[in-house]
Amino acid sequence: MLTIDDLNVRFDGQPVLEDVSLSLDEGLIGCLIGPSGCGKTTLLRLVAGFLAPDRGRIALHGDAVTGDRLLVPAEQRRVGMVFQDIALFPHLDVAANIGFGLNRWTPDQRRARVEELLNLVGLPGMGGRYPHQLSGGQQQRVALARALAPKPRLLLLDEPFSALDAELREQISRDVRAILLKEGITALFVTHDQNEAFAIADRVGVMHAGRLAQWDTPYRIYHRPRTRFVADFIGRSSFIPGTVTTEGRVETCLGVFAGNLPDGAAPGDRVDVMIRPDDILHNDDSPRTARVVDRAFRGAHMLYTLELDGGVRVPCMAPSHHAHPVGGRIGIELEMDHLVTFTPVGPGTP
Ligand SMILES: Nc1ncnc2c1ncn2[C@@H]1O[C@H](COP(=O)(O)OP(=O)(O)OP(=O)(O)O)[C@@H](O)[C@H]1O
Repeated sequence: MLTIDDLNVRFDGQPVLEDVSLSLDEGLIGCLIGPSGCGKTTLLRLVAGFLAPDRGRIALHGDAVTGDRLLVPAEQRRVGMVFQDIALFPHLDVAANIGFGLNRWTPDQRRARVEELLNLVGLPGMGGRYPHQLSGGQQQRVALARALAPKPRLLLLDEPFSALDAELREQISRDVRAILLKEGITALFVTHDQNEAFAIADRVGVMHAGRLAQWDTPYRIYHRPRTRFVADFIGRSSFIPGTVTTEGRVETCLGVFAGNLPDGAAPGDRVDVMIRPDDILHNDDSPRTARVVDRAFRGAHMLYTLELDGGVRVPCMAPSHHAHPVGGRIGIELEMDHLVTFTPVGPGTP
């Protein structure tokens, strides 16, 4: 289990991480996602022990590794790392690469562990090959096997698949999830790719300007974003204006809905209601219509941009065999399981 408590880091006087806290239970996979420069790698480096925070604590399986005047050296943390640049030893074969960190094991133990890992990562019989004789995906599997070999308490992975093409990335992220679950490894990833985060993680952390905006299940990150930033950053969303009714519901141009309101919202207050492309259903029989202003073919689906009466634009995902032209009107209905609202952003609000 990984526990991070109130971490703060400054570089050259500038805050880079502020009040970051999270916990990841044993055997779970966490994933940090956020815009470039938001502090993801810095957080990983703190957990690895390459960096000391200005304030805050980190514990691994209940043992403090970073805290008040405590900094357990990286090599004593039993934390494995996999980086974007794979950095296998080119002059060592695959078996020697995987067994590299096992110098305290007997030769028999080492051979057995390497064999076990070659099978686990789907490269049986390839121990005698050299890195240049492997594909990018295979090299990444060897890097993973090498990091797993000494049975780390925690595995950190910094954009491990970003050099691979999109199709391979999706496949390997699913495989890696299966491998980590099989080994019972607790892991923390960094990625730019939200599909990858959703494919691999039990918990997703969305970071924004040095803060952890939300640490939650992938489902809640998508359907219950806690801040407007998370709503904007994850998936596609748009916002329609609404007004809080006396019954504590929200009246919009698409109907009246019940759900979570911003703290302190009172009847008559304006709110913004988050709309996801899957919240708006195309229905030819619906009396409510919207004008198609754009459409993008997505294979099985067509992603429409629709303009509602009043000029607000919303996304709508519909089966692609309903090909409605730009400029035409289509029937729509709103099917929202979760009403997510935010206080409207006024002029001058950051
Ligand atoms: N050693 C350092 N000295 C000074 N500033 C640093 C140092 N390392 C990182 N930074 C700054 O800290 C901020 C966070 O960097 P970090 O690498 O953690 O971001 P990131 O979210 O991983 O970004 P990316 O997605 O681009 O890799 C950035 O503004 C970066 O310029």
